[in-house]
Amino acid sequence: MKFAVLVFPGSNCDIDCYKAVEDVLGEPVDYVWHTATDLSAYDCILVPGGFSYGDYLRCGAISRFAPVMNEVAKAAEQGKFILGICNGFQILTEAGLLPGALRRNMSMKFRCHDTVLQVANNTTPFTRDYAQGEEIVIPIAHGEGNYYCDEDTLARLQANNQIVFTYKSNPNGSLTDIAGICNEQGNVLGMMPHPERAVDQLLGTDDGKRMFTSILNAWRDKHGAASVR
Ligand SMILES: NC(=O)CC[C@H](N)C(=O)O
Repeated sequence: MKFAVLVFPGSNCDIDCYKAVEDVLGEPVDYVWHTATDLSAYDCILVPGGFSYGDYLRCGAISRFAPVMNEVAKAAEQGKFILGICNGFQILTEAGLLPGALRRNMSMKFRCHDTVLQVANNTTPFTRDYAQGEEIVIPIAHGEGNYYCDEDTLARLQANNQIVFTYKSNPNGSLTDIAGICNEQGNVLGMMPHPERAVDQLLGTDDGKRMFTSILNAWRDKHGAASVR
């Protein structure tokens, strides 16, 4: 299975994502610059965190016009797995690949600490290695993680089981404690917490590891290969 880690000017979690794939899965992974116009070689696209284009206008508002984002949209349509983490989640909402928006944290402060998440949907390709309702510890680091959408969109998210992670103790004012959502098809997921920073006990928690094994196992299932771990 081949992974791409997108790199925008100002990305700063690209190396962590790359290392997580390399260390946890040992699968091939490439950095792909934001000007790229071909993602056909990749099975999973990771849109990493950071401060792309300095967070000017709104987080992700400029990156969504990068040439590579047309390819991300195509990959999403083809059913490939797309995972947007933090700034990556903001970029995916700005690009219209996920509904809603991320606003300034209610506290108006940048929050950087561990959070307890509940796995609200373990039937996605990104969460299948967790138990439904399991509580996991994953760090956050953001100033604009306050998820918002209108009432109809929220009703649709709930009806389609698209709310994938919720916070046990809401750090940013996010609607109904939402920490991560997926698209209707389930192949595009965005989340504010950072699973790539949680792949070894040396980092304080390795609860993020199973997101990566989930992706690989989902892909292997689809292609008739044996599961890992
Ligand atoms: N770690 C990140 O990706 C941060 C995202 C964005 N720059 C914010 O502050 O909200």
